[in-house]
Amino acid sequence: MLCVEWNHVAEMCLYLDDLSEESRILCLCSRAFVNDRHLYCLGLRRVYRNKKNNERDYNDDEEEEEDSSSLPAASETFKVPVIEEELDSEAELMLQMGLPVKFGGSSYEKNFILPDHSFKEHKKRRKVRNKHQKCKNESCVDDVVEPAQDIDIEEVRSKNPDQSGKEESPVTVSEGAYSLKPTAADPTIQKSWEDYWNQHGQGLLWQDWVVKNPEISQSNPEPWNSSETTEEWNKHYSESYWQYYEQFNYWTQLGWTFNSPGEFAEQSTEDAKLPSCSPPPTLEKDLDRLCDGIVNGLENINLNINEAEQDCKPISVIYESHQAQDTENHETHCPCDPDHCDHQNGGSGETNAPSGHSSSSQPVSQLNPEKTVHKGQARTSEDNGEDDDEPPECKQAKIKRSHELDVEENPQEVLAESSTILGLKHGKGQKYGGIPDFKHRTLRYLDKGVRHRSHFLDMHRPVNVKNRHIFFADDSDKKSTKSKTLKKVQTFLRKVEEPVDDEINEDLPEVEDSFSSSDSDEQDTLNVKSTNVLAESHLEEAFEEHYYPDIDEQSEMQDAKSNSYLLDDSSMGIETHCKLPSNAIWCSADGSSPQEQSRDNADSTRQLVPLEIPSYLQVETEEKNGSQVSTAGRSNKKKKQKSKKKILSPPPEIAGSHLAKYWAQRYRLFSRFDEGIQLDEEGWFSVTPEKIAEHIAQRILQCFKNAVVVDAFCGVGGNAIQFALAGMRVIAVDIDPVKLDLAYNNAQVYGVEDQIEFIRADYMHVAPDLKADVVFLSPPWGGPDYVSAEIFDIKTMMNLDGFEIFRLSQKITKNIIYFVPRNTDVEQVASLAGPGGQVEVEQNFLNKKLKTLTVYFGDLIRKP
Ligand SMILES: C[S@@+](CC[C@H](N)C(=O)[O-])C[C@H]1O[C@@H](n2cnc3c(N)ncnc32)[C@H](O)[C@@H]1O
Repeated sequence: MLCVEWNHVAEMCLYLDDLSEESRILCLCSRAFVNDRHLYCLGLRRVYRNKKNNERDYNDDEEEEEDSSSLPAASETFKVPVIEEELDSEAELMLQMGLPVKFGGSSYEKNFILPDHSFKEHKKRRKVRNKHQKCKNESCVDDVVEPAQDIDIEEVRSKNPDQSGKEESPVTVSEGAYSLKPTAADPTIQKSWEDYWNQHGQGLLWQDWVVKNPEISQSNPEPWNSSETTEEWNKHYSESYWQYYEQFNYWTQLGWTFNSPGEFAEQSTEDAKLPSCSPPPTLEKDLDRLCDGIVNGLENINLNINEAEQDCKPISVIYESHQAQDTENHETHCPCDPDHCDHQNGGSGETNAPSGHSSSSQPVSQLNPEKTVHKGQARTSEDNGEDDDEPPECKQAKIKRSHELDVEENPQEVLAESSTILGLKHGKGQKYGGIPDFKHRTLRYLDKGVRHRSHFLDMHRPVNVKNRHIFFADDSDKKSTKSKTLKKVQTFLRKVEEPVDDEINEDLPEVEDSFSSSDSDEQDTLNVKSTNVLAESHLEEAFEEHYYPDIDEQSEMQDAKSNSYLLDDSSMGIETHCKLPSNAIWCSADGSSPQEQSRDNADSTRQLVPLEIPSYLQVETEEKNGSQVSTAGRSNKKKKQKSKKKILSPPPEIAGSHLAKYWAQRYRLFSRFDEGIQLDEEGWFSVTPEKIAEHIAQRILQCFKNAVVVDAFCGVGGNAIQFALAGMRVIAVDIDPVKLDLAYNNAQVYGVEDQIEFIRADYMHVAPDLKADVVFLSPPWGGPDYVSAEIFDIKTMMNLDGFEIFRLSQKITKNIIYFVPRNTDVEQVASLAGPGGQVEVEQNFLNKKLKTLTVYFGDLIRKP
C-alpha cells in the first residue's frame, strides 16, 4: 500500500509519424505527494532555541523530546506554518537585492491556505443559506425572502452575529435556486461575474452534476424537477456556484477580465478562439491558465493538427474525466436552473464560449488520435458529437468535447501551456534510439481538477511579478506600508551588523563565513558577510530560509567532484566494500569519535574534514537528563520553555560551511539520523530524501515481492536502505568507496545491512554482469546548472550519458526506474520506452512542491 497521495493526471501520446500504435509512445503522467515537514520541523526545533515567531507553530512540543525512530508517518497531519503575505513582488525585490527569494515565502504556499480558508468561508455562507432555506421551508416569517429579491448577506448576518464581520466580500442571497450573487464593491466585477455565470453557469452545473452523479444524470435528465433529487440538486447548485465564484474572484484579482459574449462579437475570429477571457496584454501567455482557472475542468480541447508542413508540433489536448467516461455522448438535457431557464442567453455565447455549455463526458472513442481532425478535414458529427450551432440551454444537447481550438492556433503554445500547467517540460533534446522528433502529440487529462489544483502546487513556475510599490520607510512612527517580509529582511540586515551581547554569544554558533544560499533554484544568493554572531531571532529566520534547501539544491552540488571519483579503467572491477571511511564528514550521534583510517584508494581527491560529535546532540542529552532531575516543583510548561531555550546547533564545521543549510533537514534525509547516520559532503546534498525513497520502494513493492533491486548509483544509501526496508534484496553499486562505506554504516543504523550487497564499481562497466528484477537509476545530475536550465537533458547534461545508462540497464531488466530532475525533458525520457512502448512519468511533490521526476518502465508502470 502506498502511504502517499498518488494519482494519474494525464496521458500523453507521442507519435513518431502516423497515428498508429506502433509509432506511439504512451506516457502516463502521475503525481505522488509526500510530506515530511514534520521532519524538517524537528530539525529546526533542534537547531533553534526560543521561537519568537509565534506564527510558526509546529505543534511539536512532544515531538521535540520524542525518539526520532518513532516519528510520525508521512501521512500524518501536522500544522503547516502560517505563510507570509505579500510575496511575488517581494520575491522580485529580494532578487534585486541579491537576497534569497525565499525570504518572501512562496506564493504557492500562500495559496495552499486559500482553499482551507475559502472552505471555512464557504461553510459559513452555506450555514447562512441553509438557515435561510430552512426558514423558507418552515415558513419562517422573519427571514422569508421574497423570490427574486436580493438581500444583503450582512442583513442575514446581523441576525446571526457570529457570522458577521469575516466575509471576504459582500454577497447577496438571491431566492431563485440558491443563486448567490456577489455584490462586489466594484460593479464591473460583479457584472462580469454575472455575465460569466449567465453564460457558463448552467453548463458548469450540469458538468459537475454528471461527474458527481453519473447514474442519476442518465436516468434523470432534470434533477431539479424531481422530488427525489431537488434537494441534492439545490445543494449542488449552491456548492458549485461558490466554487466557481471563488475561482472567478481569484482570477479577477490577478487582473483577468471576462468578456461577455457581446464583446466577443466584435472581436476578431482569432480572438474569439479564446473563450470568455480577455487578459491584460502583458499577461497574454497566461491566457489559457485563466480560462482553465475559470472554467476549470471543462475543456475538451481538441486541436486540429496541422501536420508537419508547418513544422509545428501538433497536439490534441483533451480533458477527460474518468467518472464521466461511462456517460458517453448520449443525448441528454442540459442543466437548467428552472428559474432561469428561459431567460438565459440562449446560446449566444456558444461559439465563443462553448466550454461552459459542455458536458464532462468525453466519449472514449474521441480520444483515439486517429479520430483527431486534421486541417482541412471536415469534422463529422461523430467527431465533434454535435453541430456547433446547437444552442446549449434547455435543449437536447449531445455531450461532446466542448472547446475546440482552430487549426490556426499554435499547437506548440497549447502544448507548452498545458505542460506548464502540469509542470512538465517539453524540449527538443535528442531522442533515444535514433528516434526523430515526435510528429504528433496528444494529451488527455485523467484527473478532472488537475489544471485547477496545479495552480496551488509549487512547480517552480517563473515568479509572477506584480507592479506593486514597496516603500522603504525609515520612520517607524508612521504606519509603514511595507510588507512584513521587507521588514524581516531589513531587521535581518540590521541585526547582522549589530554587535551581539555576550549572553547570546554563549549559545549561538559563530558564522564567520559569508552566509550563502546556493538555492540556484530560485536564482538567489545571500551573501551577507558577517563576522558577528547572528542574533537568535534572525538566526531562526535565516535557518528557516536557508537551511531548508530543495532536493535540487542537494543534487545541484553533484558537480564536477563526481568526476574525480571516476577511477581509471585499470582500477575498476567489482569489489564488495564494507569498510568505514576514513575521511568522511562525521555527524554521528552515538558519541563515537571520528575514525581516521588510511585509505587504500588514492583516487579520491576530496579533503573532507572530520567533524566532532554535534554539540546539539550532547546538549540535548544533558537537557533531557537535566529536566528529568529537576522535574520536582516545576510545571510542565516551564520545562518546555526551558527546553526551548537550549540551542541545538549544528556542529561548527557544518554551521560555518555551505552544508549548514542541510543541517535542519537532516531528519528529512534520514529520520533516524541521530542513531549514527554518517554523510560526507556530497552525501548531504545528493541523498534522496527518505520519504521519496520510501515511496519509490513502495512502488516497487506493488509489483514485486522479494524483488532483487540494483541501486546503480547508491550513494550513501538513501534509496538502498528503503528498498531493503521494504523487504527487497539490494545490489548497491557506487564508484566511490567512501559512499559505500557510508551506505554500509547507514544501512546498519536501519538494521538492513545484511540485505544489501555493496559493490564498488563503475556501473557502466558492471551493468552487463548484473541480474535483477528492477534497476534503480539515480545518477549524479551533473552540477548546479541542472536546475537553472529551463529543460534538463539527460543525454547531455549529466556527467554520464543518460542514454547509455539506460541502455545498459535494459540488459538487466525492462523494469527500470529513472530518478531525474523535475525539469527533465519529458519527451526525451519518454523516448526511452521506444516506439510502441510505455512509460510513466511520476512527479514527486514534497510538501506540495515539485521536486523530482521518477520515471517508471516495464511492469512498474501503473496503468489507469
Ligand atoms: C545522486 S548520488 C546517489 C544518491 C543515492 N540515491 C542516495 O539516496 O544516497 C549519485 C552517486 O553515483 C555515484 N557514481 C557516479 N558515477 C558512478 C558510476 N560510473 N558508477 C557507479 N556510481 C557512480 C556517485 O559516487 C554518487 O554517490
